[in-house]
Amino acid sequence: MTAIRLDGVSKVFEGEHLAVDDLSLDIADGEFLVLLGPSGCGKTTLLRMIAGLERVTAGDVWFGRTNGTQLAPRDRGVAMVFQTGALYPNRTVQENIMFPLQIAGQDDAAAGETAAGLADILSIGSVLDRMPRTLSGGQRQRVAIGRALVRRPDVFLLDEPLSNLDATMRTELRQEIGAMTRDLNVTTIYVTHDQVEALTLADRIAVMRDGRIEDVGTPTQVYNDPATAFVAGFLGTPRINLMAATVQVTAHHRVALDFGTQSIALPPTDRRSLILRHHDGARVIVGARSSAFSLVKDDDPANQLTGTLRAFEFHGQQSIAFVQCGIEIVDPDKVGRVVPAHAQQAADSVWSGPGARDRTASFVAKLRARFRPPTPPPAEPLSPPSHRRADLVLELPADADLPRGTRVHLALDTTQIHIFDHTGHRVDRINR
Ligand SMILES: Nc1ncnc2c1ncn2[C@@H]1O[C@H](COP(=O)(O)OP(=O)(O)OP(=O)(O)O)[C@@H](O)[C@H]1O
Repeated sequence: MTAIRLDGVSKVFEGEHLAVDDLSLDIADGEFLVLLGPSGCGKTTLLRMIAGLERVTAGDVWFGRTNGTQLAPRDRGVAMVFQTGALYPNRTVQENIMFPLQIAGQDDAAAGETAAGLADILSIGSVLDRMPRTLSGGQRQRVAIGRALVRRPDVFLLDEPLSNLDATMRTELRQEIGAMTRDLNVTTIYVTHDQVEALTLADRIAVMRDGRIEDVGTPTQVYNDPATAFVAGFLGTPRINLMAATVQVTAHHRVALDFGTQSIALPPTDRRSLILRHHDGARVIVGARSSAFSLVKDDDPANQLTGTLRAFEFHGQQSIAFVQCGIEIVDPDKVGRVVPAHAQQAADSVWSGPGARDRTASFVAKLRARFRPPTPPPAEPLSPPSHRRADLVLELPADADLPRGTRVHLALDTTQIHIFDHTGHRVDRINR
């Protein structure tokens, strides 16, 4: 068990590729932290820097009170499990799990007993004498986890350990990993791009994009109160509806959100009106999950949007409807993205020699200044590629069964909406 502090950690790969960008984060002793983000956002690189398998270009990695930035992997008290746990092919399951104990000088009998006990917890007690090639993918991952945990590491790192397993096995092993790490109270960092794994396993989730953390909080915090439009779009199925709108302040300081051809009003009791009434005319993005909408009758006084049902999908428990309302829908992957993650220009040689560490720190700063402007971009309307006229996606009861082309009236529950500025950052956050 140990706390971890990442202090301004950056990684620049040769070729000026800024993979992790000045990232700071505290992970508490015994916490289960999930690093969540799309492919290529720097999750694995960050994990490998914590493990000591990748050199840090700038910044520090602390284990408790020890600055571990320069420590060799074996001196960090960490154990890591990869996508496909690499096992020793010529050793049995038991021999694989007990091997780290033997290396540490424990006698064979005691090491074998510990390994067998751990194998029982991991539900592989019945295959102790089998060779890795005869195991299923799920069993192999269990052996890899057993071998990583057998020496009781201070820090347990897992890099997409379930990605090669089928759905049933994934759910089963996911629950076991959650239970086991909590029983052992080991500080755990778990990398995934699967939001279900993140939401179900994490004490806290750090959502990464382009080498940075966009939001960090408990699963309910990042889901219900996302910091950015990207985070809102990354979590939740169906994806949140992000609608381009203009703030309109009407008589008596009432605030409405104008979607072009239609608009909705915030009730005067909504505390966010107090913030938005100072932003008359501002372009914003309104985020509403599919569950924030409900079908209403034409004459219902609720805040209404009207559209045409374009498609209707039966999903078992509920149905998903696609409704054309003539509203501009914003793509969460594009909004707020200021930087190409890949800065493909020739690097001067800053990788070795005396003083390399200081030079690389200032090199990272220069690189960032070049690709991430220090001041936010001017308050322009949303850039065209990030939005287009598309459908609103909403959930309906499974038996709703409406014919295509039906004119529908949708009430929008404004207590469930989030409002972002044109760069994708929340403007209506009261506090977290
Ligand atoms: N050894 C390397 N040399 C150059 N670039 C690298 C190297 N390793 C990773 N990268 C790049 O750094 C960026 C971050 O990669 P990383 O593997 O950390 O992302 P990730 O979020 O873990 O993605 P995935 O989920 O696909 O594994 C990517 O653009 C990747 O191509």
